[in-house]
This record gives sequence, C-alpha cells and structure tokens, in this order.
Amino acid sequence: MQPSPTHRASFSLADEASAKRVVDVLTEVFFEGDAAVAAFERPDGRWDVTLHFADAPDQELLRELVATSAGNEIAATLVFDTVEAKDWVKASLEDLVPVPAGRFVVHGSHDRDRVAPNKLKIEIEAALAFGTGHHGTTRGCLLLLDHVLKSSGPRNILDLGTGTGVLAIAAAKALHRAVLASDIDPPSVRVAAENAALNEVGTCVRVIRATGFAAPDFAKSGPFDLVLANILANPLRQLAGPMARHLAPGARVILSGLLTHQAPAVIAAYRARDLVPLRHLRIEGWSSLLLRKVG
Ligand SMILES: C[S@@+](CC[C@H](N)C(=O)[O-])C[C@H]1O[C@@H](n2cnc3c(N)ncnc32)[C@H](O)[C@@H]1O
Repeated sequence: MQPSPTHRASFSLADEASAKRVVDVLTEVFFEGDAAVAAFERPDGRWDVTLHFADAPDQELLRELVATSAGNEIAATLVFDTVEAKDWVKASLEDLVPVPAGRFVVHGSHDRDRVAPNKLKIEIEAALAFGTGHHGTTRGCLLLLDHVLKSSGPRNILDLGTGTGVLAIAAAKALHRAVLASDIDPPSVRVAAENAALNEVGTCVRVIRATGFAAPDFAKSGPFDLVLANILANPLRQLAGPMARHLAPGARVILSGLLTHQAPAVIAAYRARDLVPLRHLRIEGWSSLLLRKVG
C-alpha cells in the first residue's frame, strides 16, 4: 500500500529558551490532537522546531500561535510541506545495525539470523512509527526494563505511546504476560500490532488507539504494576495524575522522551503523586527514569 504523506510545519529559533517556550505552547494546544511536536539543537546552536500532523493543519492558527510565543518575524519563516515518511524511514532501516540493550537486541529482518541465541530478539519493521531501538530514549527504556526484570516479575503491564510496539514486545517476550499498548497515532497502532504478530507475541500484546488515559480499556486492564511511557516531557507531566490513578501500590514506572534538563520538572510532577525516582539513565542528552509508587 502506498503510504499517505504526513504534514510538516517547521521553523528555527535562536536559542533553547525560546524553543522551550514555543514548544510548551504548541504541546499544550496540540496535546489532544494528532500532532507531534519536537525540538532539536543544530550543530550551529540554533534550535529547529518541527510539528508533524496526520491531517493538513490550520496554517493561520499555527502562524498565530508561533507569532504569540516567538514573534511575528519567526512566524513569517514557518515552512509547510509534506513528508513521504514511510519510504525513507524504511530505506534508512536497511542500514541500521542491531541494538543491544541488556537482555534485548532490537534488529531488522536483514539481521534476523545474526543475533546471539542467548538474547531476546525484537524484530522491528519501523515503517511510519517511532522505535527502532536506535534512539537513546528507546534504549534507555529497554535498559531500565532489563533492570526491573532482574528483581521483579510484573503481571499487569502498560506501554503508553508504543510507536513500533518495541517496548510492549520486549515486555511480552520477557514475561509471557498480557501487555496493553496504546498510541495516539493510528499508523503506529497498526504497525505495533503487525510487529507484535511478527515477534510471535500477537496474542499477548493488545494495541489500542488512545490519547493519554482517555479510554475505558485502561481502567478495565489496570491497575498496572509496570508502565512504560516514552513520550515527550510535557505530556508526561500532564499524565502524572491519570497515570498514578491507574497504578497498583509498589508499581514501577519507566519514563523517557525527556531531555536531561527537563528531568527535574518531570520528577517533581511524579513525586507529587507519590512516585519516587529509583534510577536515572542519561543517553545522548535524553533522560530515562525509573520510578516506584510508594504506598
Ligand atoms: C518517542 S515515541 C516512542 C515509541 C516507543 N515506545 C519507543 O520507546 O521507541 C512516542 C510515541 O508516543 C505517541 N504519543 C505521543 N503522545 C501521546 C499521548 N498523549 N498518548 C498516547 N500516545 C502518545 C506517539 O505517537 C509516538 O508513537
């Protein structure tokens, strides 16, 4: 099937503080919608801000929001285009090498027979979704999952923001238990279900489309004693309350998708909900956190 393009809006800003201000505003506005907001530092120190939309965005609204948070000059530089995501992501995957993370190795189909037999293999065809294992956030989550599994065997597991399904598949392969996986993005829901079947855990991993905890499935499947959530810092902060309400006492939570300087604010939001930090991994500027629900 020919992939449909995603719609992209991008612009750049002079420094991190301006990027953070704009990203906070945009994430707040598009939190409930089908948009992903990302900011990355360029080698020259400027910050690129990019939004991906499933449907064509309201360009005037976006210009207004950027003008309000960054000024008219920056709003005038906004560029709108479309990206044929699937083709180039798949093409670039051909060059990716397997990624070891604790007991897990994430690999593409071309490396299926080259992974050491004592590892838990997770085969990922990323296509439109995020999560080949190469990103520091995915690797951080897998390493923390490996750590959790050394001392406990969670029974009720949620992977929120599943992308390719990589973390849900890892948990299902290691624990042979049911895992609920969710994503805001319809293509990711389809890709994650396909990857779960490819990895022979299709009967363990149930993938649903949901924004945050806004679906009855979470209450029905919870309370969870392990939650993995690799999404951005602001949604993570906003999800602290709903997540705490879906956790069993003593539950472990693995969070990632936050830049290291954003970690203190995320930790504070979860501490306020009785979740205490146990571990903090820093990989390539990204933080991954392991927390435990007290009481
Ligand atoms: C950084 S990717 C992580 C993918 C995978 N779990 C991993 O660790 O590689 C974040 C995923 O979260 C999804 N997402 C973002 N905000 C969300 C929200 N509020 N509720 C559910 N999913 C969300 C995105 O669509 C994306 O697939």
